Amino acid sequence: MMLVTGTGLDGERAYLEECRAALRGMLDGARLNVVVGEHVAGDRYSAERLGRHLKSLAKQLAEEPEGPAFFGRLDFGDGPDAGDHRGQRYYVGRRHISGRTGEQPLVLDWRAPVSTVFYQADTRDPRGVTVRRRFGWSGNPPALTGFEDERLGEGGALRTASRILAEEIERPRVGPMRDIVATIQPEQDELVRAGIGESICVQGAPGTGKTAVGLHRAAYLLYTHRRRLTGSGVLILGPNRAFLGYVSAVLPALGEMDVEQTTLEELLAPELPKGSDGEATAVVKHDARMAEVLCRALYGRVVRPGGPLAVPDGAYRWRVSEEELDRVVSDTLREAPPYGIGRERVLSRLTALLRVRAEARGRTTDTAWTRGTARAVREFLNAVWPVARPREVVAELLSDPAVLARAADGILTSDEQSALLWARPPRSFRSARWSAADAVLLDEVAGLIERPRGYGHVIVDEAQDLSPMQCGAVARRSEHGSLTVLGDLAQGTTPWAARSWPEQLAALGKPGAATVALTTGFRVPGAVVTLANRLLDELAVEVPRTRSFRGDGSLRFHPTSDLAGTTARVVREALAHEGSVGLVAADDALDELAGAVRASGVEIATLGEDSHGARVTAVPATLAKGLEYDHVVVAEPAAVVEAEPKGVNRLYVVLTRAVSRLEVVHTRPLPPGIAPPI
Ligand SMILES: Nc1ncnc2c1ncn2[C@@H]1O[C@H](COP(=O)(O)OP(=O)(O)OP(=O)(O)O)[C@@H](O)[C@H]1O
Repeated sequence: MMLVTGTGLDGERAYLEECRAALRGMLDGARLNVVVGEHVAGDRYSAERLGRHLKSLAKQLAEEPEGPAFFGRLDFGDGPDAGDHRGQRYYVGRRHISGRTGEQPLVLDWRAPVSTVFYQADTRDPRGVTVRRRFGWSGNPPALTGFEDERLGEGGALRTASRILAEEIERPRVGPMRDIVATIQPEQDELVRAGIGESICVQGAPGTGKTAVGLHRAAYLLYTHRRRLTGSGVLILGPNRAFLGYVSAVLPALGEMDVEQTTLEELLAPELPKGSDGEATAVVKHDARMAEVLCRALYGRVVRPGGPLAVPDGAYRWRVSEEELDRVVSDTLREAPPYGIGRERVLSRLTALLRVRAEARGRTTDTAWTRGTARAVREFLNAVWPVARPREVVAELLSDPAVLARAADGILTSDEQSALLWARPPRSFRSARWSAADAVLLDEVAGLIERPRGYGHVIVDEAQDLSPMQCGAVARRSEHGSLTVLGDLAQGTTPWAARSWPEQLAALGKPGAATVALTTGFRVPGAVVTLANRLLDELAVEVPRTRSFRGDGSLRFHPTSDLAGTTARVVREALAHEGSVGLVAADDALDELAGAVRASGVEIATLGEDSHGARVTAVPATLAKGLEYDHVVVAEPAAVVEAEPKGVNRLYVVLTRAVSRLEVVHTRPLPPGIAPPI
């Protein structure tokens, strides 16, 4: 192959023009396909699907010609280690850009197999690459402003020395989370490209890129296994709406629209009437033993037949004796199928038994016979193996002490049983108000009756916070697929937070999954990482320490007697810097502090889906997980610690949201672990 000319900036800009022209050509083609697609699809459903796909492709392409068409270039040498790529030059970008017919692509998708070399090659293992080039872009619309070469074949610069890389990682945060395709690190790339059959667990301190890895893994899997995953689907579960609002633009920016991103609570119970539980009750409902209690409650509905079955047929009656009925039911129970399938199995077994009996006596088993028999057998079934509705089963369990005692005998203590019982049971299960924990119980019962829809791949973020029962709900949805589990044991804030990954993985149905640790922090500056690592000593969890990739950033403490006044001043001063500002405080103290900031003339948004454009956001400590702001002001850390049993873990989360600067305002003594060293 002839090498593309122009290796200086002018040459690269000329190449960029060529890419943009090709993209415009792809856009024209996509638009034409939209028109043609509307006429070629076989039926309305596929016409709609195809149309949606083509339109979104056309839309993406239309937005892209002015964007950065590529971020990297690989020049392979002539040596044997270059393999099939000997003498080749490839540009790597966010999307594939086709060359002219018969020629190689102008830009390779970052997910293409050879692109991994862009992320993995280094001076110790150049993988046949002589020069890796990184391109610098700036402005809006982005302009190609420069590049940087690493001469890997000659033992040149190490990757951490890249200025373009450092600038990209240290760039101030504005708006929602961005993709990291230009700067994925080798250890992250390995996780992103793990095979579709592999379930993996990523333990990583704050800001090590777990969420980023999960999102890019979804994009990678969809690219590599598009056909398989379009059918089965990819699901991403995050901790709350604010978090999803922050991260949900990454996949669409990478061209992936068909990923379901939601919280477990919304997935399980999108339209349940809302109730709430005290902590003691929630702790029992989330306990692993509840699975057994619910299983007993459900199968406790199956009863022994109370007599023979007799199906009238004209002057005759077809009979199945009580013993035979008993055998059919107990054999089926022993096979342990889902409850609903068990019911169908008993139905078909009894019908078959009656048919054999009738045919042996010369009766033709026609439609009328089948209909009459099925009616009688169903009646019998309704008494012996009744239809079960999850809400009915759970409501009965939580309302009736006798039913609960039968199901929980030997499993839950009497105190635990009392904690479960509703103080004022509803008249009917239809009028019950269900809590988030109840939604998990309902899902467990629904899963025992009929397996839910599974996904090809499920990505669970902040997985350390899932209870055993929630893990079960995830496991049901990934039984035949694979899982990416992302989390940090040190950031566990729920009463049931995991203390070990092997245990959590077993509860998630993937006991053999490998756990990999990420230890380089890309968000939090060095000074804040040092502080966070000190706090880690107070948490008594076994997790590896992090080091920060970032040399910049600052940490300041503001002791004061006027919390609101000093907080307002510190927030106002933060606006002198570029980037977003987050004011984080204990939930019940936040309104007053935000009011003081507002009164000082600074606009401050409340955290929500539309707060991403705001410069300053008020963030309740309990919703800070997964979020990040350039400048974080934490008001009164002692109150954050006191607000909940896992308050120290919460403080660890809160202090690690800062990208560039962290300011701690306090009137009270600082909690142990974060007092500045004397
Ligand atoms: N290779 C990288 N290049 C550039 N930025 C990166 C890279 N890896 C991570 N980041 C950035 O660092 C920040 C932290 O990443 P992310 O939120 O994925 O970390 P996390 O491990 O999920 O953190 P937390 O546990 O606090 O939720 C994000 O802004 C992300 O874009």
